[in-house]
Amino acid sequence: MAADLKGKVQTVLGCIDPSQLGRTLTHEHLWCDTTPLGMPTCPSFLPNLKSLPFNMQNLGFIRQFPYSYTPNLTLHGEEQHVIEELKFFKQHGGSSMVECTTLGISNNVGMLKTMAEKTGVNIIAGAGYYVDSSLPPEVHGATQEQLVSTMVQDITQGAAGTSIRCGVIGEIGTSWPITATEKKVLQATAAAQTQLGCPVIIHPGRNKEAPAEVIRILAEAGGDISRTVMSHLDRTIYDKGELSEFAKLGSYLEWDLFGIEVSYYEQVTNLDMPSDAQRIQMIKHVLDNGYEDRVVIAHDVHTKHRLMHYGGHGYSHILLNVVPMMLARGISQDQVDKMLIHNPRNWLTFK
Ligand SMILES: CC(=O)NCCS(=O)(=O)O
Repeated sequence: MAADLKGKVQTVLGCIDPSQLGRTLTHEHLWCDTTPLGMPTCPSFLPNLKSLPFNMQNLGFIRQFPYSYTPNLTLHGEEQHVIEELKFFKQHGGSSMVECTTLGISNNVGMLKTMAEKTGVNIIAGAGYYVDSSLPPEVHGATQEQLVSTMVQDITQGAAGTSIRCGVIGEIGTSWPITATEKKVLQATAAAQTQLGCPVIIHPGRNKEAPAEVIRILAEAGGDISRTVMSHLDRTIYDKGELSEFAKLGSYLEWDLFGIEVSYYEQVTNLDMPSDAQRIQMIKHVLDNGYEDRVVIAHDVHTKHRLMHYGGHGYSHILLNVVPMMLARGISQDQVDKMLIHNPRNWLTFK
């Protein structure tokens, strides 16, 4: 356990008392390049989508096929817009964000530090590794001990040769089926978590069996499941009974694709991307079943078209639009505060 971190939350500007977190989005990206999520072919009626300008005329196509449009897949160069949107988030009652960009989708803690300094938003950076197909050969060839050592260093000394420290491990990327490298990374994550008492966040593969299989691997390796967030449940578990079964395993349950309102899901075209209304129904189900201390929420902005500058909902959509929808659908203010303040705070505090 890292004695100097115990009882604190570690942001890119240093440690803070957990009470300073305020309203916290637990899964966002401010600086990333998600080219690994790109789809190799455009739909046949749009042969030139990859070379179209990003303008109003094309926004409908880009929203429908966000991963076919290569320029959409990077937030690099968007820092001024992101900074404006972080200020807007703060003006509307937001306070903190977990920035989950890990190795494989171009993380940059220096940029996160600049953004935190310019906006006053607490940014908690993620250490670790994204999905197998995005990783460089060194990670495939590394031993588990080497991966543990890098993640521990990122949290205790500083990441990428800087003195800027991460405050969470993840998002740790997994595919379906889970690959050998991803299993090694999960086992290393559990070992690093045991040493540090730190929070962990997981990106599961796109299959309803994936979240439970990840939890099994982490638990077998000694990980603390009660301090682990399972992301992207929106597009992973669709059945309320199966969700109740998964909730019993004890992780935090995260719906983090709020703001995506296109049901066509380019990554897996026979799965429907739910609407915000459907996300809220699933959340209400787990709240009604006694899991109000386990739910966290976010937007997982990772493409240009979801920034306000490009006609998207931005990082403030939950505060501005989703919370009122929740209250109108029987979720209490106390439960909203748990999802946005108390649960993120408990998760992010080092033990
Ligand atoms: C950055 C990232 O991996 N987001 C999740 C996208 S997905 O379509 O829900 O897998």
